[in-house]
Amino acid sequence: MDNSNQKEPLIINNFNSSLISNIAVLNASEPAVFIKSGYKSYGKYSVLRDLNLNVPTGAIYGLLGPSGCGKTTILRSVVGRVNLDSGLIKVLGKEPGEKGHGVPGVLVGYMPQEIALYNEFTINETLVYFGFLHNMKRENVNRRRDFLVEFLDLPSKTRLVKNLSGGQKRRVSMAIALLQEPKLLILDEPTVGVDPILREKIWSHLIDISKASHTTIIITTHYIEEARKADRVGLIRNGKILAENSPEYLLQTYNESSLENVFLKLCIRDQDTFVPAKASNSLHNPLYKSNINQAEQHLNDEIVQVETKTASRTSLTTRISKSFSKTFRLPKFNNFLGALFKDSILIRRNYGFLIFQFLIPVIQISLFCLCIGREPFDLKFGIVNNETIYNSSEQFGAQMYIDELNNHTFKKQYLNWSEANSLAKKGKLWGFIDLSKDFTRDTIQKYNPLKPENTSIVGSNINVHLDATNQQIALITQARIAEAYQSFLIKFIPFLPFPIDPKLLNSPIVLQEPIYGENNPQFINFMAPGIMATIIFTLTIGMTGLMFVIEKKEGLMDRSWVAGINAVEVLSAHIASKIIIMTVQITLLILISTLVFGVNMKGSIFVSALLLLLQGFCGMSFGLACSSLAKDETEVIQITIGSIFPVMLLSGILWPIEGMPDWLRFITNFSPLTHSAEAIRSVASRGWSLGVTTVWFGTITVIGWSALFNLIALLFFNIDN
Ligand SMILES: Nc1ncnc2c1ncn2[C@@H]1O[C@H](COP(=O)(O)OP(=O)(O)OP(=O)(O)O)[C@@H](O)[C@H]1O
Repeated sequence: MDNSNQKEPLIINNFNSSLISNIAVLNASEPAVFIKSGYKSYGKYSVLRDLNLNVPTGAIYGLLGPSGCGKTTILRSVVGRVNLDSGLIKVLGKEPGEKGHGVPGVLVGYMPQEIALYNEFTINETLVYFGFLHNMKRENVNRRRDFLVEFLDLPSKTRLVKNLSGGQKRRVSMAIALLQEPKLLILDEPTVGVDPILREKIWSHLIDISKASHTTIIITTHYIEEARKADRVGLIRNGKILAENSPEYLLQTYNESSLENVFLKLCIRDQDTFVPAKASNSLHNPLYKSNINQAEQHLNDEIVQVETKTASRTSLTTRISKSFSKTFRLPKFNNFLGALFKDSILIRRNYGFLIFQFLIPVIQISLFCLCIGREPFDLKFGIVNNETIYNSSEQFGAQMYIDELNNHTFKKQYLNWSEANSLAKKGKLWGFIDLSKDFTRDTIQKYNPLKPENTSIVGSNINVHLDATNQQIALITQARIAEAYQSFLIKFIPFLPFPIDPKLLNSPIVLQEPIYGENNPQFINFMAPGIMATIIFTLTIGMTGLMFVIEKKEGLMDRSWVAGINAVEVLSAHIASKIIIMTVQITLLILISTLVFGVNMKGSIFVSALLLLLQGFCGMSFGLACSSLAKDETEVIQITIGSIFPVMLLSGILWPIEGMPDWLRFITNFSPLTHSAEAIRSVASRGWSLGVTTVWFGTITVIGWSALFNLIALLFFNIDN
């Protein structure tokens, strides 16, 4: 870049006689903002087309045009929130977002069109938050706050934003933009909802700061006539500048008394014949031309160099790599503190949210332990005892067996065969057993070592007729019926008319002390660790995803981004502020499941808690990634609901992975809960420590997943625009 004429002064506006005293003596070689051949499309819709914009340093520049013509898009590209598809853009000497540049950051004050304020903050807290992001000393923030509250006619600094009127909110929004006395001020419709007296005051302040401290101001307004106070206006239509000059010059040239009429004339001309944007600047005014030409001349070298670069659309990979280079700077402590300050206020002001956050895991784990894994009982079951028909003292065996059937499991109903069959068919019984009229006699014969050959012992059978539609109930029923027979035999043997060693009747299968777990394994011990991981994972997704998407939707995130914060700082503060909430949630989950419901915790409670904490971070990262991809709460909820159930199913939380087809087992490796849930289960049920492969591998995978989700979030927060 040729710097030889950098010190040469340039008076940019010789025509604005009423404002001549307000116009800064500008450095001709350094326009504050220039855009050359800027193109921007949203999908197929082209918003900016060959846009050329030149904002001299220290000038007030009014960007005028109808709704939807691309004004906000231009402002957002100036503050670094929109990447042009192609074209050259320089703001305060560098490309927005370039490493080490203060745009976005302290050099730019941005007032977006939407209110973009934290409703739960007071006016003071709002300014303190942005003070943190601009690394301002607290005395400085207080000094500016007192000035701005007075100047913008704001109510008490302790008033909550949510209790302010629409106009007051817009003025707080403007106070944020003015807070750090930036070099460049970007104001998108700052005077909407402001009364005429205050509007006058705001304009005179803008003129003052542009004059006194060479602040460059770009302003959009719907009140076209108020733009007469600007040093330079750009009339824009359909993403193109129709004319760019001082208001007086445009009025004189087009021989009109109002800018509105000038704009109309230009629009008609634009419709009739295509007039390139630059044509309006060459409207034969030699003085203006000479001033502006100096600035443009200086840019030409640079533009020529970049034109080859910008001739075609910037490729997606270039945009992604740009996004990464913007994102990956060392985190700044002041930004982290600012985000922490914001999060802690939001938590403090939302007691309902806190109670909800603690109540939900308590309810979920309690419901899980009460509803899942418990043995079914009071099952309506029919008993058909044909032996009773004879009512003989030798026919006691059937009743003896029936008495051994667990009264907790079965609600017995004595019926005849056809009644039992009919009730079972109507779904009023889970099944029935029928015992023959010869049950005692045939059972004796069954165990008689000297029984004659061809003796029929069919009558010793217990015939079971089940409604086997419910697998768990059918399995439990079968198991209890078999158990009852074992205990029946022990009682029946003394009544046999021949000696028999009872040990011979024992099952040869002997369950030794299990290596891990109990001989009577509880399903709850299998599921509880995975359920705890799922609860913490889903809670943190919701907590993070919804919070950030709302911030994004309401323009709060954009605003903080423009103030210089990045995703790493936002997320680390979010984690720091939520770690206490997560710790309480995890403590509640572990205490309730183990102490109240007796879920196994054989290994270290701290390792389990650590794994659950990591699962929480993973959920936060996933939530952040969701909010970077989603446009609003509905989309976040859709992504969350759409992903949680498959993740749960694929993670072997509801049913062992060993039951899945081989190809699906492989896929389970790619679910963020699979290995961490197995690790927690191994700690809780087997007592394993972090040194065992399953546990450390689970720990590493959950960290890996968190890193991946964060990467997605970092990328999409930067390129979503
Ligand atoms: N993220 C986006 N995705 C798709 N289209 C968008 C997006 N942002 C803006 N647009 C479209 O781009 C066009 C220009 O929008 P922009 O907000 O820049 O206009 P504007 O001149 O500021 O309008 P207004 O004065 O009403 O604020 C509009 O048609 C708008 O619908």
